[in-house]
Amino acid sequence: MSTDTIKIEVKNLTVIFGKNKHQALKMLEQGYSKAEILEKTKCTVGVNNASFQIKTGEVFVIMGLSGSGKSTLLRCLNRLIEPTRGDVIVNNVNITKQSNEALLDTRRTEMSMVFQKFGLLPHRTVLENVAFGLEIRGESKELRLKKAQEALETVGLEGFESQKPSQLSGGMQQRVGLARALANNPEVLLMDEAFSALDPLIKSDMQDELLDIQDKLHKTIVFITHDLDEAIKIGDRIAIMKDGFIEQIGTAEEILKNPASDYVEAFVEKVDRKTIITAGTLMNQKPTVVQLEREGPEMVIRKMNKLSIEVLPVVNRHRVFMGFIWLQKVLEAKKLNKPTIEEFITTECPRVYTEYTVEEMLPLITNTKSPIAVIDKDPGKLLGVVSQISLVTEATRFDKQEIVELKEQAKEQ
Ligand SMILES: Nc1ncnc2c1ncn2[C@@H]1O[C@H](COP(=O)(O)OP(=O)(O)OP(=O)(O)O)[C@@H](O)[C@H]1O
Repeated sequence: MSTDTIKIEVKNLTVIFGKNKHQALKMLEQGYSKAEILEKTKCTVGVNNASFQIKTGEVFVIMGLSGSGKSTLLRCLNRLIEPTRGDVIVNNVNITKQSNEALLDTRRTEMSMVFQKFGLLPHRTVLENVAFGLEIRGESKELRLKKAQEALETVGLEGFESQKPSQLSGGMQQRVGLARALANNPEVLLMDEAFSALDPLIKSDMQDELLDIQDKLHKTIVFITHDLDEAIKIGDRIAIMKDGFIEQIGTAEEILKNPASDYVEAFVEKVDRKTIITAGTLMNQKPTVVQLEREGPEMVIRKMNKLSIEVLPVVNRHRVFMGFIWLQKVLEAKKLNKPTIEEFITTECPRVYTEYTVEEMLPLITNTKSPIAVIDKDPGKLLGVVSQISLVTEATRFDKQEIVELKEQAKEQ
């Protein structure tokens, strides 16, 4: 993270709703639960001591069940909700310390929000709705219409400028909402359940659209959802919240691989791991290798005996992957008194890049006993090896519900 620029930093952020904040904070520090604090102080813990950084250009997703504090956390990022304690730093400026005037300026220039309910003005045309934020900023009519037109084109709504919002479908209205946010040319987009109200197919289109826009514009996006598939699809990293507390932050793969708590594990249980876990995660990063120029049949046989294995990856002196050598083939080389194993290497073998998923790797092992070599794109250095055992184990992991069902079935038989 050190080499990336940090766009937003949140430090020890806590939000308490209610009058008796002081006592509630104290109880929170002492480790009382949200429910206990509510009972004793009548205060609600919105966010509990959140700390994280969001990188420039990142899509950061906040997930959690209803009431877990997602919206409260998001609204602290532009101080629509005042933090009870802690700091929010945007572009190296601590906005929790900003005057109201400076804060308004930050909101207008740095950040735009997109809401679930599109918040469009019904009597204005699509173009005027998109230009609205620029109007508030005091931009000239000519400029705001030009920018609004550009934003409408970005979201694929050219031709609809003079329509009224009610004439558009839900998906299109949300495109207008997105265009309005983009027209300000903010660096940060705050999106609160922006696609939750849409039909599944339209929702999926909007997610694709957002990813396309992100490819072009490289905004920093903070996106709230309670839909795990959506989080995985669009998020570079995901934060999972429970009772105001961030249980875990990581890539989807990190979270699936190492859930930080039982809660997170239960939360991600339904995800199809095969489409997320990659070669980079599964591979043995320090496999024993044979170095072609240095090791002849004798050495290779000794290595294999020592490790009790019958296949090893072979690399050249630049660590470029050459293929696998099998015990049976080395024995043949030895019998023929060959000084090198070069012509005995099996070069037809599965090779993948780190981003290959388990689902993509499975077909590669159907007709071979070979492990899978994980290489870089150029010049093809060996990065690691995925064994068939680890791939199959990962692919056949049952989720908890399936195990319960299998046990039930077994009992019945
Ligand atoms: N203005 C408020 N006054 C009192 N309590 C509030 C207020 N806003 C939110 N809360 C409480 O703070 C907690 C977090 O609410 P928040 O709306 O941030 O959750 P959320 O995860 O966004 O939920 P949802 O998915 O339903 O929008 C909840 O317990 C909620 O009841």
